[in-house]
Amino acid sequence: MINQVYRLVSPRQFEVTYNDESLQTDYVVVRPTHLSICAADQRYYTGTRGKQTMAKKLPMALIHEGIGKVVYDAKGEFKTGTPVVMVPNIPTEEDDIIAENYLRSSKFRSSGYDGFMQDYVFLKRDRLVQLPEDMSPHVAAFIELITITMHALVRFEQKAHSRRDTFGVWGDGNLGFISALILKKRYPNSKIYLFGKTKYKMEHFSFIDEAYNIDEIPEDVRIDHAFECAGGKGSQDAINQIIDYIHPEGSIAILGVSEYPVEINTRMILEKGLTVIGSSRSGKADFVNTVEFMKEIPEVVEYLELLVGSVHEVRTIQDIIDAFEKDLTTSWGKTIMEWKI
Ligand SMILES: NC(=O)C1=CN([C@@H]2O[C@H](COP(=O)(O)OP(=O)(O)OC[C@H]3O[C@@H](n4cnc5c(N)ncnc54)[C@H](OP(=O)(O)O)[C@@H]3O)[C@@H](O)[C@H]2O)C=CC1
Ligand SMILES: O=C(CO)[C@H](O)[C@H](O)COP(=O)(O)O
Ligand SMILES: [Zn+2]
Repeated sequence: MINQVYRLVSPRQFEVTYNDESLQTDYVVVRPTHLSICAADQRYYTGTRGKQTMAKKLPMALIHEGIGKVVYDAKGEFKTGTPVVMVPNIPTEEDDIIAENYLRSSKFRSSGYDGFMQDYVFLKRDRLVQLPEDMSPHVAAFIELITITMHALVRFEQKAHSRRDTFGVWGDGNLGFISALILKKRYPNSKIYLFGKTKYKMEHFSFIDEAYNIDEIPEDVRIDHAFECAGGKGSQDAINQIIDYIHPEGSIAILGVSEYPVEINTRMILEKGLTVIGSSRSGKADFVNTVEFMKEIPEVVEYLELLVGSVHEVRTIQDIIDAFEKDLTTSWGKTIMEWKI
């Protein structure tokens, strides 16, 4: 069958391509319904990845956060109409030690491999997780971003020491909100401190114990462990501030993606005996755990509704451009595309 794929060909320019796909039994065909824009997609859309990377990765369909409905499963395991979240990581081998999202052989949608901006997405049957019928589709659209925190927490549990009195989250945006929320639910007896830049954004974090403006942190504040969710230019300051305020032997989970290498205070990492945990992307197990977590604690989904920034019906390529442009000018929340193209 012929499938239409909406590819970014150069900054701010999309083109339709027509792919001939065969209906194989190990693949399930999904019609995307709700897609959500990630900061990584914006770096391609605006061309901020630099000429070399753009030349290497484009043309490519963007978007790796999304849900849809099954339209065809030759094996009949998924009924037509089943709501599912799509897993963007595509492993090509298995490893006993290294997780699927760290294997250099894995492909990742919307990072050099076509993402979900297609009429139909052809997924290996293990790349889908069924969703409850009643879950808000606008929240479910960004489950992939929630799996990022869930995955980072698995790594944190494996690598950090066991004192969990205080956590610090740097970043008052999407990932910071999700991380602070999940930390509070996972460790209800711990104090969760937010370190951010903008008062009105920080006001959304009603569930935390304390919010600090990064320019006005009291000298005596200390944390056991930190999650850096700032990314970009802000990640350097955030990581160095964490190093200053963290107790010795604490762990720093770095989640924010930066375009350029950042300078960090390695002397104090050594002196304090800190553990730095890099965390990127997620795998199938993280999606399963995240969907279960959201089903078990419906209050989490209610809080996450606050992150739905703007919703766009997409019927044309111009609608896609409008959604990406609107996302660039929106300072709070996720941009969701209702995929009706
Ligand atoms: N590891 C992974 O697998 C993933 C990583 N990411 C990355 O995470 C990062 C955050 O994504 P997202 O939350 O969507 O982006 P947002 O822009 O929504 O959030 C980042 C927030 O951090 C704030 N900030 C900037 N500098 C600092 C600082 N020094 N201290 C505290 N806060 C600061 C920003 O404020 P302001 O805008 O005012 O500068 C902004 O509010 C991005 O780099 C993204 O690419 C995303 C998904 C997965
Ligand atoms: O957003 C992400 C996962 O959700 C990752 O940050 C993203 O995949 C990084 O990819 P790239 O190297 O293409 O920026
Ligand atoms: Zn992402």
